[in-house]
Amino acid sequence: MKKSIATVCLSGTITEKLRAAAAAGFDGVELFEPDLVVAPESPAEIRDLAASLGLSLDLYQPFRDFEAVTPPLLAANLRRAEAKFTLMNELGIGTMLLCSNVATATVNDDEVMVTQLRTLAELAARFSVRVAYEALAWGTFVSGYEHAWRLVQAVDHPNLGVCLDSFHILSRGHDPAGIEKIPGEKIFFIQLADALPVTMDVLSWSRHHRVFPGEGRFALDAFLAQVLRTGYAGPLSLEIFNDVFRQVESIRTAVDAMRSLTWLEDQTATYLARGNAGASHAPLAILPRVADPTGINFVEIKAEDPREIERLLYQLGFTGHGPHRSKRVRLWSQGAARVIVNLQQAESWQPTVSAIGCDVPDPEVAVARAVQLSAAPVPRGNRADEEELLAVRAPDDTEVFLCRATEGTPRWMLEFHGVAERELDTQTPEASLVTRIDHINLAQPWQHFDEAVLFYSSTLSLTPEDSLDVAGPVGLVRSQVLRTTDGAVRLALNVVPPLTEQNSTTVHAAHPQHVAFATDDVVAVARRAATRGLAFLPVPANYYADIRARFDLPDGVIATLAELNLLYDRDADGEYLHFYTPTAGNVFFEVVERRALYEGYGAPNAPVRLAAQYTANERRTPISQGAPASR
Ligand SMILES: O=C(O)c1ccc(O)c(O)c1
Ligand SMILES: [Mg+2]
Repeated sequence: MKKSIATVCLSGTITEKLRAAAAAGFDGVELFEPDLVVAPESPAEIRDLAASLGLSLDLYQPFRDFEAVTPPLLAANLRRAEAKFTLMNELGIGTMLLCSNVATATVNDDEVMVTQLRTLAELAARFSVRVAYEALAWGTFVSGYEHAWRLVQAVDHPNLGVCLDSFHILSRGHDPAGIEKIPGEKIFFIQLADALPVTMDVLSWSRHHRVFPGEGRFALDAFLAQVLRTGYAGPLSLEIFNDVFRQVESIRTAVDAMRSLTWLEDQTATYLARGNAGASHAPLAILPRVADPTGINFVEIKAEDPREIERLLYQLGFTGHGPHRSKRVRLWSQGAARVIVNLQQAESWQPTVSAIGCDVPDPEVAVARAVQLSAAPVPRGNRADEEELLAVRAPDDTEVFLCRATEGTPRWMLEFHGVAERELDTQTPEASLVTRIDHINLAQPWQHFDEAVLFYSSTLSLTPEDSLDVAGPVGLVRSQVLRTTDGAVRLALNVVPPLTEQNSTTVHAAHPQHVAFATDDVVAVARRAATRGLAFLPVPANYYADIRARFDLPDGVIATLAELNLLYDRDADGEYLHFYTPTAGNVFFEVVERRALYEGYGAPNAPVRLAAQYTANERRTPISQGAPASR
């Protein structure tokens, strides 16, 4: 279907907004009046620029506070409307959005409103424009779409219809099922917005905290399915009032926006195919079908000086393998946990998680799907005798590889000298106390967090869990887990408070990423690490006193936890024991043991970690020299 975006979603001037919308692939825009009023360009110039960019101007908005007024006010409002209709003719815009009155409505009488709206529709007809009436959730007398539709129905004029905005309908908990009673041709416009559940007045929620579809929790597939059942064939348009998007580079937001609509069309097609809302003939973009990823194939850490990282890997029991045949990369593995240390083009790189590999049944299809979701493919120069690995770039610059899921040893490992299939399949039990990568935690710049959630959840088919805030010494850290249902792939995204001007641009330096390895015996991994000289992230005695108070654990268990700097959590499903390494550059490691059906991440312990890291950072000593033993 035709895709549009309201100019209010984007930062910059009207010309920058139009260029960004066109570059991201939109077909049209809703022209937000304030963007026009402040522009030096004439209406004709804006019309011509849009046309030259291949954009239609689909809606002029908003026209406010028209109906339910006294006669003198009505006369003034009609004069205002006439000026705007004249302007719309100059711009070549055929539809105007009219918001339900929130400010000047004093006559709470549907009959009066019907008469006044009919007068407006008759005026609009003289200018060959249409008026789309939208119930704002905080409208004085009209705040629900069913009420707006009753008025439009009573006016019964071809130039008056409704505008349905998912935010106003779903934020109030109104049932979108009633939409199917509206004939498609009387729905003049559809605005789509998502939001996270928050407790605040609906006006502030709407004006500051809308997000693109897929970045919140509204059931937009069900909403859009109802709309399409009516036969609506106009544009699907995004109208997102969001404080952050107003600050971010417009092209970036426009790409995020396009991804959200592509995702929503596909979700809605799936919803309709499940038979949830009857058949629809609307041409929805359908993405290639992919199964959930089945595991984390590898994580890559880029480092100019890999010594600290490699020492940590050795201390955790990883085996270092010989160099790669043709690339300056090294491989460390233990069980099915594989870490590639990449020295290529790593000049001035502090150790940083630069890539993650996910196992998928069909990499070609998964990449095609990601590219359709506006992801940029990562160009790769592979030798003919090397496994071709496909990747796309995430908003945080992480390269996401989509690897062919195989039983046992991935073929690419054989490109490392000294790695023989036989050797990998018969690792000693001692060497594989760590079994796999449990989760990867990536710090996100605050201004790209929603974008990252949509990117990872849509391209990798991961499901977002509820986010939570963790208190650290320099502010709250918002943490959001995205995962497969079976937990084979778990990504945690952290949005971190900007510390200083410098840290807000190089967020990783202040807020490291981490890779958590799974084991069935965290005590054994910790003891081995201790004998290999690991300097555990220290956990204070106060913590263990608190653990003793909260959990009825035997003294011996608490003594072991304290001895090895282990953290502990327990819920109704099971237990979680874990420890952390110091940070090397931007990366640290965690080792976790999940007992029974524990599904969390030790959230109650996160403040302990943040505080310990803060203190360690302050006391940070220079990198000690001396290469790690590799075997
Ligand atoms: O917040 C507002 O005023 C406003 C204006 C126009 C809209 O379409 C809308 O949904 C909200
Ligand atoms: Mg709206």
